[in-house]
Amino acid sequence: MRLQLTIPHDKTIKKSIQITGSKSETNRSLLLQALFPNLKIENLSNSDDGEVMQQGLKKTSGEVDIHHAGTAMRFLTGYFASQEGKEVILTGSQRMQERPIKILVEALRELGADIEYVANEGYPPIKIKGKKLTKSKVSLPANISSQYISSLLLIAPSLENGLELELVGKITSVPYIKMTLALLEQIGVGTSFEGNHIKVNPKESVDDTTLVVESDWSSASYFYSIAALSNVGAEIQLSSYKSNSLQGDSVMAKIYEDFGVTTSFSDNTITLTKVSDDIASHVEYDLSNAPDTAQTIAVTCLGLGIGGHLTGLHTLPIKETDRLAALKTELTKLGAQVEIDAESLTLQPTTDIKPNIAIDTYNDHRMAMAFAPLALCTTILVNDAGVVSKSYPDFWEDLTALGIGVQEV
Ligand SMILES: O=C(O)C1=C[C@@H](OP(=O)(O)O)[C@@H](O)[C@H](O)C1
Ligand SMILES: C=C(OP(=O)(O)O)C(=O)O
Repeated sequence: MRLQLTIPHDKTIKKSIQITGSKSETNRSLLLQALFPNLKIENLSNSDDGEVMQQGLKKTSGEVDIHHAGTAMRFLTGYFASQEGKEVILTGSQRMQERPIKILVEALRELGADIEYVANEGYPPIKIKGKKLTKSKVSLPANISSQYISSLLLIAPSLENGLELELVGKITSVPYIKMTLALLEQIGVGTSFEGNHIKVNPKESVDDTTLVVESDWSSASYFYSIAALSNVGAEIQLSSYKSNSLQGDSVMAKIYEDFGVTTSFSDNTITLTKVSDDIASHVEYDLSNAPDTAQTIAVTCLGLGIGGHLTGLHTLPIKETDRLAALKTELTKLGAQVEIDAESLTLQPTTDIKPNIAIDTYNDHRMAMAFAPLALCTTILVNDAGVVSKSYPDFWEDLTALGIGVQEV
């Protein structure tokens, strides 16, 4: 499906949107619920990634295909490895078979797991024969993906002696590790995280608890971008959010102040208001704690005609696509001057955005959603627009509700 997006008649957008639950919190909560069935969950994500996680957790044998979902791949690896009597082949999309999993597999094997590679060493698909894991200490590199660490932490309370992790190297995507620990704490599991050591206590059962998933801040990021590119006075309300979020991407509220957008919290709603056009001509951010916002911010900079230097992007090449390369290609098509290296992206200020450019999305939901706000500046096309369902199936409907023209062409 190719969509053409056109400028809204009124660029002083005023609208309220209900956003689905965080996919990160959803997939953690679902795994915890599989371990402790008396847990209840509210505001689950309606994303494909949440759906494949729910389906995967129901399996006890055969093939489990998690498509493009990194969290499901990593979290289910730990889960099935620790489930005595279950035996599955865990696989995913072509791209998932190129996303590394060796660090997690090796850590689990050290704990006693039985996991074999079906095709290529270090990559899915993997054959997992569930076992009782008896060891309780392991060290693993922490600079490639925090999902390996979260996977181990999520099963930790179910291990007879809990788990102690030693994290080696610079820890990346730290807020996601803290989110995992916070959810464990919410269900009464004792945890500690000091320096490069994490400890999780064992827990046989938990009290009846309802985990209320906050809506997705990565999804909110696109509305921050839209607000930034709107006229002063634009106001977008999003729900259901918490002022004490577990999601690192809630840093959007702070970052977008630099782009003239303020955020106010009231009950469970945030109001994004475009208050000023008086913004810096160049911005710099280290996004190692919020890697999923990099595409959004880069495109906002292009739309505002300002320069940007984004660092901490070393994990982007192993996500749904090589996001650094994809960003460079697509921003360049729009007329931008972009340089990338292994962990950063530099964008020169550009005032002329080429109209009617078709953005390729590379099976990456965030490529589609990050470029969409440029519809506030010019007509733009998005190829394979259905990719958004990975995290935000209602994205195009919600964009239409804002008054942006969304038409299949
Ligand atoms: O744990 C999680 O829910 C996630 C962790 C991050 O991945 P990395 O730790 O691989 O950077 C993030 O990019 C992903 O969208 C979700
Ligand atoms: C990186 C992402 O997802 P995952 O790693 O869970 O596939 C994302 O949603 O941006």
